[in-house]
Amino acid sequence: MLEVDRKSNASSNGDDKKKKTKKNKWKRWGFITSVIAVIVAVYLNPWRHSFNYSLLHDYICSEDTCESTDIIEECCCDYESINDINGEVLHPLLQELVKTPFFRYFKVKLWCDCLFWPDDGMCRLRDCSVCECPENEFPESFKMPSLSILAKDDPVCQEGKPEATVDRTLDAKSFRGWVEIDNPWTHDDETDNGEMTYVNLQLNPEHHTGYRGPSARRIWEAIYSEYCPRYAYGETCPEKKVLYKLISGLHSSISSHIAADYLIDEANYKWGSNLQLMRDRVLKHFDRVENLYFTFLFVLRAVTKAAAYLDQAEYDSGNHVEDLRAQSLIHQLVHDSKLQDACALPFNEAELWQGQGGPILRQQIQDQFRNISALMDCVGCEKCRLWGKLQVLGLATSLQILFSVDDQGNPDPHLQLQRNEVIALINLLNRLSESLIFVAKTRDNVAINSPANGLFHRQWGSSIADWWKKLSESN
Ligand SMILES: Cc1cc2nc3c(=O)[nH]c(=O)nc-3n(C[C@H](O)[C@H](O)[C@H](O)COP(=O)(O)OP(=O)(O)OC[C@H]3O[C@@H](n4cnc5c(N)ncnc54)[C@H](O)[C@@H]3O)c2cc1C
Repeated sequence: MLEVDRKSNASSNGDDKKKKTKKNKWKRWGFITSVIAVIVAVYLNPWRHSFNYSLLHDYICSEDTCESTDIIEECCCDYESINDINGEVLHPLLQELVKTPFFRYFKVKLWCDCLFWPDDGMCRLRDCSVCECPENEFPESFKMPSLSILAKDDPVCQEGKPEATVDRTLDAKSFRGWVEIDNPWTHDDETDNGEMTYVNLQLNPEHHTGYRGPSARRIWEAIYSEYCPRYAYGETCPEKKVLYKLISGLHSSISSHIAADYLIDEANYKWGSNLQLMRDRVLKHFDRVENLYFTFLFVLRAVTKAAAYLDQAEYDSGNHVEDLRAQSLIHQLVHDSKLQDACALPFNEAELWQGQGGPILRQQIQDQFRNISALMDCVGCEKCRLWGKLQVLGLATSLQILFSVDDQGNPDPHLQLQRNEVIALINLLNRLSESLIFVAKTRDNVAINSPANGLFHRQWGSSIADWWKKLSESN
């Protein structure tokens, strides 16, 4: 019995030990799994970047650029500076500029000619359709044949230092009259005037049109699934991120304009802001807000890079006084000293296409962008199509300014822009600038229960810390 007892004691002692070891083992595993779960949760958490736009900062101004040149303050634009400079300088200037006759008439192929699927127009409101300009309304000078351009081998074109090409892509000598050339980043043939019509943008503001449902969804789905997929976390190729961020930023901007100018009461035709929509579609998602700022800085960089070219360009709409005003506003915009101080290099394009695969990657991304531009013909609401096309052409113009190359793959020192491209570029910058203003205005009103106010961060952060402390104590 004793023997048995001893045995049973021994065995129960052994069992206890085994149980303890087993328990410890489980505890250890539990601990390791929990640590992994925390890391995964932190890594996948879409709000892990705080609202101070650290991601944007990393992107716009990589450490390499800043450290090597030791000009961190000059080359980086932080979120607050962008808001300040936009509110004080850019937004007021752009609002004036887009009202001038030169910038308010846009040439566009409006009819729906979808390559991918037949139009299933889902537009419900009368505000969906575009009011085209009667023949006598748009400027005579816009109808005139384009001025001839100098041949590329003309001695005038050979001036300028080749080693300075990166930042002189569009120098003052580049402007030799407006030309009609096909933009390689878009699907439309911009030289085909037969299909084009003129639209007064001031009479056709971008706002809520009621366009939604399968037609609209299919376009965004096609864009994100086929032509600019969201890159995986950890993606190191910056070029692949650029396309997605540009489109997502544009999408945020479109959503902001819908929210800012919404038909709240259809029966009484009453318009106003839709804060719920703004919150759900834009403000709740940090990445979408960041991408909006990214797109704004990207386009701003294209405008500042083309400063000398834009300064030299002819703003001729036949209304001399208004044209002088347009010229002067452009001059103020591209040479504003506050802008230079706050944000000298909004985006550093020299960082891209550096690797061996650069040219192939560039071609690939250009093809993807062309497909996105072709999808604009499938937008089943005329006004949305007008603004979709204008803004995509504005992005294409920015891409053209920042990344155009000659036959040898070197930055193209003879790049010329079309009048319509410049109109699209400035109107796009104005639309993005308006979106930034609306984000800043609504952020505080609608962020109370959202992660954006930082409270969520603190609470989430402290609950993790508590949990972590408890776990460590139990071991
Ligand atoms: C080119 C184009 C122009 C348009 N212009 C107008 C217009 O001027 N006026 C108007 O009233 N309607 C316009 N629309 C329709 C509008 O964009 C929406 O599609 C519509 O209001 C329905 O919205 P939704 O809630 O289904 O989400 P959508 O905005 O259609 O978004 C679809 C999906 O895309 C993802 N998504 C949303 N935003 C982003 C982002 N910023 N970044 C990454 N992913 C995102 C989400 O998963 C979302 O579910 C336009 C549509 C297109 C394609």
